[in-house]
Amino acid sequence: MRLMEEIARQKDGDRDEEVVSIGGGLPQHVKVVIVGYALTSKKIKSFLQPKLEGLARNKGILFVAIDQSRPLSDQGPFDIVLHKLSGREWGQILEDYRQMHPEVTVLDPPDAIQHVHNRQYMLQDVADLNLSDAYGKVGVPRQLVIKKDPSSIPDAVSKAGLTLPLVAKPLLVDGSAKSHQHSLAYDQYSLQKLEPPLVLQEFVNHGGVLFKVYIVGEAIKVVRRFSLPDVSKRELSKNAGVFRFPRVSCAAASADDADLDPCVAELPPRPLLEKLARELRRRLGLRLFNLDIIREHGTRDRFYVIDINYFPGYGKMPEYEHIFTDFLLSLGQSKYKKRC
Ligand SMILES: Nc1ncnc2c1ncn2[C@@H]1O[C@H](COP(=O)(O)OP(=O)(O)OP(=O)(O)O)[C@@H](O)[C@H]1O
Ligand SMILES: O=P(O)(O)O[C@H]1[C@H](OP(=O)(O)O)[C@@H](OP(=O)(O)O)[C@@H](O)[C@@H](O)[C@@H]1OP(=O)(O)O
Ligand SMILES: [Mg+2]
Ligand SMILES: [Mg+2]
Repeated sequence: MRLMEEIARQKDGDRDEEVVSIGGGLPQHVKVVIVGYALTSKKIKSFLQPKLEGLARNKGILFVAIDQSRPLSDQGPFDIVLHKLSGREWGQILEDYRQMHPEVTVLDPPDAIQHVHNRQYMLQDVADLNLSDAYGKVGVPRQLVIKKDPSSIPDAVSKAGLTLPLVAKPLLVDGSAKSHQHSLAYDQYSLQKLEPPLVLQEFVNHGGVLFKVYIVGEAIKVVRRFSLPDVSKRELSKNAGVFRFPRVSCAAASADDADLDPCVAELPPRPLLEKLARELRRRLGLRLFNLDIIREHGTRDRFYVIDINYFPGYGKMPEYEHIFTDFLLSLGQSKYKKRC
């Protein structure tokens, strides 16, 4: 169905309503914000849940699927384009569309997304920021990039002076399961078994809990997740080898209700996270992302960012439907203001 027909159909759906829709149609007398989306079927299922679409409709936001087999400019008109698809070709289509349609907000710009899809650069802005204030200090673990030749790893690790154990992560994040397959290495010689390109990152003990900070425009939401347990000096001296580990922190079950050591479970100070989020939003040029942050075990205020993800699993973020719809509306309004 053509977009304008779809809007008319949805508006007709609630003839009895003045402003707020009950019957599933769009509210009358309200400017409709049209959000075109290009997402994987997995993402559509986890993100575009009925509770989001329902609330959005009530607020005058309509989600419309982008048809990838047709030119983007022939579709819409859109106010906002929401996307998470991999591939150079798609990035170019979006870039061309952004040039031709500066009036449309593309969330987010392909170049900025590309930057966080490479673990060599992903955390660079956090390191440059060097955030340190009365609430704490935020850094990144020391890391080394190995592009090829696994036999050179032991030497490279000692030259760089990295401390074991190390987390080995595939260099590129491309949405595949493989790009999330990490290993923990107890000795540097076993690292020769791994397949570059990869990043070797110092493992930081953090009491087995990490904090996921979800960012949606100016809003932030923090949740606890289970993570890898600490590695003691004794354990390190007794073990050798590299061990693959699953996506521990991705589990649907959150650590928010678990019976945890309060020193480990205490959320990072809000003002520190606000400052970090504000700075990263600006430096990365992204509005939709999350970051994984850990507290060094035994400290109160020493934090490390270990991962940044573009358009993460917002479906798991509490109250995401309210936060997201408010954000989409705020974009529509600021655009309206600019035009006046
Ligand atoms: N430097 C580190 N020190 C301690 N633990 C780490 C470190 N890096 C990663 N981890 C652990 O490994 C997990 C996976 O690492 P990371 O978050 O970088 O991978 P990812 O595949 O990008 O994850 P996501 O599913 O969040 O995208 C983390 O959630 C954390 O439990
Ligand atoms: O699938 P989930 O809901 O877990 O979302 C995960 C998301 O997968 P999806 O984009 O395919 O949904 C991942 O994206 P890719 O790196 O693989 O592109 C990454 O952003 C994870 O960090 C997200 O987990 P979260 O950080 O929110 O726990
Ligand atoms: Mg992570
Ligand atoms: Mg990640």
